[in-house]
Amino acid sequence: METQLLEGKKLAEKMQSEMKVRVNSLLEKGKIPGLTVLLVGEDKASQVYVRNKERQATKVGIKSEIIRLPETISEAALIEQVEQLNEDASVHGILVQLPLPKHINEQEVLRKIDYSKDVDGFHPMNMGNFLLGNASALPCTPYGIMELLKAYDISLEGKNALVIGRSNIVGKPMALMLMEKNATITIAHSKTKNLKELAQQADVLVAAIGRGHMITGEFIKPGAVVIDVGMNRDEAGKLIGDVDTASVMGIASYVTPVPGGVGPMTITMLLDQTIKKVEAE
Ligand SMILES: Nc1nc(=O)c2c([nH]1)NC[C@@H]1CN(c3ccc(C(=O)N[C@@H](CCC(=O)O)C(=O)O)cc3)C=[N+]21
Ligand SMILES: [Mg+2]
Repeated sequence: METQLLEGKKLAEKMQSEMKVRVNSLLEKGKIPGLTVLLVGEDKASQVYVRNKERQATKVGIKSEIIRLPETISEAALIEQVEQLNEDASVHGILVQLPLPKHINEQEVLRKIDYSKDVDGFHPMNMGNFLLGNASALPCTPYGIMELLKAYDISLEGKNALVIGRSNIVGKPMALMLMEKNATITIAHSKTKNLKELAQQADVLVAAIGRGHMITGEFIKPGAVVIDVGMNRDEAGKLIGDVDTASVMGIASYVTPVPGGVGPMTITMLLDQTIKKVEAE
């Protein structure tokens, strides 16, 4: 079987060029979408991600700002920053870059964001509404994956979908979105005993494990759609996914590359949700 790449980067570029048009029509009405990112500490990967977000936001016409805060900031002081942004009418989207330092309770900070400015979909109000089927903001990574599947006309109805990973930001919302499209979902995690067998039955496999190249061709049902959420570094510092892409070639029907697959879609959904906040005003 010939395996096709799901080219997230290309779709992201197309969607972002459509966003420029949307932002321009907002500008004509005197509205400038604003996105502010709070970045705590010096984590190298976070620095790169945040700079990427800012660059792409700026490219589509979103006014984007990064507030850099010291690793040692207290939870109370970080919450104070969040509350200031809640009050700032020029800020439509607030993103607190995760992970936060260990002494800070992430959930406590996220729940202090005005949920109407939560463009990550991580606020409990948005998570709850999403669970109930009327979301106003969605977690960007699974949302981007759904857009990618839609763009390639991949049907989910009646398919066996396996999500490996159960995080609040990827695994859990991913499973729910696949279920909404009438897939039969299974969620696997670090305590799952028969992972390979489950994987071999999956028509759609989403790998969000955090272990480089763990999913090889022998896990893959012939013709399966393979989505790689992994962002790992190999010994040489090169970005690699959870899926050993080369080894699933010829087995899967589709696979997302890393880089160039899920990552660019995540950022694009963040921009989309920021613009939507202003469009809805
Ligand atoms: N509040 C919050 N929201 C997030 O959405 C969030 C977060 N915290 N913390 C970290 C993760 C990670 N994340 C990525 C998004 C895009 C790429 C991306 O664009 N990756 C490129 C390659 C980048 C590279 O070369 O390093 C690609 O896959 O092609 C990566 C990682 C968002 N996250
Ligand atoms: Mg923490």
